[in-house]
Amino acid sequence: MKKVVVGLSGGVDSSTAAAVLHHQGYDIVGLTLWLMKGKGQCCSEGMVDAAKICEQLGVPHHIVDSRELFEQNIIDYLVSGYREGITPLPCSQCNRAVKFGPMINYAKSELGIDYIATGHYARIAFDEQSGRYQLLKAIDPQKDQSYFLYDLSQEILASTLFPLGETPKTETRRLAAEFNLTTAEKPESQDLCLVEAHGSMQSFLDQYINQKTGDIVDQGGKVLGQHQGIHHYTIGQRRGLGVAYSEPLYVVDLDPVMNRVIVGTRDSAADPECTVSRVNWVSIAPPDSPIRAEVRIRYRSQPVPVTVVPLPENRVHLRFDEPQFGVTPGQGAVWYEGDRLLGGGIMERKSKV
Ligand SMILES: Nc1ncnc2c1ncn2[C@@H]1O[C@H](COP(=O)(O)OP(=O)(O)OP(=O)(O)O)[C@@H](O)[C@H]1O
Repeated sequence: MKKVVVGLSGGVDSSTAAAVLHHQGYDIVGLTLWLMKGKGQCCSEGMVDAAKICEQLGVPHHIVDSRELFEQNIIDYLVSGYREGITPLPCSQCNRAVKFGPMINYAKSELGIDYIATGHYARIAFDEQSGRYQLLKAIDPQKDQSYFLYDLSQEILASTLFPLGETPKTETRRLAAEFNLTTAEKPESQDLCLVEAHGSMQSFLDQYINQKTGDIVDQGGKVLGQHQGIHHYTIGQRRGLGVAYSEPLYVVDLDPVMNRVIVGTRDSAADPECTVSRVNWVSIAPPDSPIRAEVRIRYRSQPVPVTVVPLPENRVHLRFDEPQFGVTPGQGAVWYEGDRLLGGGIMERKSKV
């Protein structure tokens, strides 16, 4: 009997992933990580729904209190990032440091099980020639979540199954109804788990960062307005600046030292290049010369052509074929060749004042 530990959030995707594996004859154990307090998944509500699914399937359910791990790896990372004027991407960090690694450790050491599965929409294949696990986009382009998985190591990919990678989302709903899962009608999570739990990113951050009024200035330093704290802004943001000007203005930089939000016109908000650090090469070994690829600089953005130039110390330089808007320090840049995710990392800050 093939054994696998399934990460259950209490949502429809992980419930269906568990039911599909169970139906295929796997011996499964449900595992829910308790990540935070608040409303929604990853909180007590998700644990209850996950327990109901395990009850329904007649399989064991484990809950691991991971609140401290989440606090150290995600809350602290977010709060210190926003304080410094960057917009951190918590999901890839959470996947690597809080979910996949610890779930595999728990499965192996506590349960003697070598594999985990999640309801992520992505695919894994092994390439005999290079001896590497390949991370591929999901079949359903609307649901593809590979962007958030770029930081998984080869060891993690070797121990992971994504049962929904070949399944369109509509089919997942149909399967959930067919298996009579109590989560079949559950609405999609619309946002970051932290945002769902706290209502908005702003109200979450306001618990940790004091509001501090400062100037909104143009790139020449001229004061155009006032803000209530730089952590309320994201580079590339256009709406909600509250500044009257002859043409649309964008946030082009955040200055934590002077507590200033720097705005500029559309031209100055586009970047022809950026540097990426903490790079993880996934489907290919780190190259020693530039490669061509298509890069995503946001989860939902269309991949655009780029030259990826390797640099020392796990960094790369990205040269976009066309200047890009919303090159946001702290967010992930993830590059692909067709369906294959080649690598990714975190975009660095570049001062524009
Ligand atoms: N707290 C958790 N404990 C265990 N596994 C989790 C947890 N949160 C998420 N996962 C796993 O990661 C996958 C992707 O999680 P994500 O938060 O992106 O939710 P999703 O795509 O809406 O999926 P779902 O419908 O299962 O919640 C889930 O399908 C699940 O397998």
